[in-house]
Amino acid sequence: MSGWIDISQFLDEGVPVWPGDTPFSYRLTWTKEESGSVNVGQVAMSTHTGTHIDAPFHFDEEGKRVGELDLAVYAGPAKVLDREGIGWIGPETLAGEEITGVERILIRTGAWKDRSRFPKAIPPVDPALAPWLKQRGIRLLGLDLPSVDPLDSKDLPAHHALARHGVHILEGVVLDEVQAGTYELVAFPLPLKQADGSPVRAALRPL
Ligand SMILES: Nc1ccccc1C(=O)C[C@H](N)C(=O)O
Ligand SMILES: [Zn+2]
Ligand SMILES: [Zn+2]
Repeated sequence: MSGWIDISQFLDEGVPVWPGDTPFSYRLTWTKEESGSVNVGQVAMSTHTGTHIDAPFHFDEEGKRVGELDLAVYAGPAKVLDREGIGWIGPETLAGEEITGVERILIRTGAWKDRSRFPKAIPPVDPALAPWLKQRGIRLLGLDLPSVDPLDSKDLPAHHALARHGVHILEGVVLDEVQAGTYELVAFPLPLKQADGSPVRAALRPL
């Protein structure tokens, strides 16, 4: 194969969405038969569907929108850590890990088992992780979960702490088949200029 490991959730009607949020849909506006030349589709979805990034505007009125984000954050060397079964993601649960020399880390918690449904609970990120990551030069945190905060959180302390420390958020990556190690990551957002988030096609290639 190409050497690239796709770590994206496929986007189709089966992709689970945040409770109450816009369901994913793809349909043809015109079939080839109707148009006489081509199939032309249309898509409706929440910006936080499947594998996606959060722009700071998602949780901060003054925060950057997708179109203002630095693309350099979303491509380059990344370390995948395997933390199957952890109850929360914090400095203690990442201790002992050598994460120098990369600006991106992806953590496999294995907590989202049935990917056809939205999870009921997830291991949250301890806001104290944000300065810990900043100190180590990390600019992107990716998780195999739909949020970095508890699902019922309204004040989103981890989202805010990460943003304050310059750590960008990638949610919903699929790491089921990925071994811990160092990879090249690509996870560019779509050029949705004003958006609060964007689906990404995320992929890893062993380094
Ligand atoms: N889609 C939503 C609808 C309503 C309330 C929250 C969300 C979220 O997506 C929050 C989640 N922490 C996220 O960044 O993806
Ligand atoms: Zn999101
Ligand atoms: Zn989020």
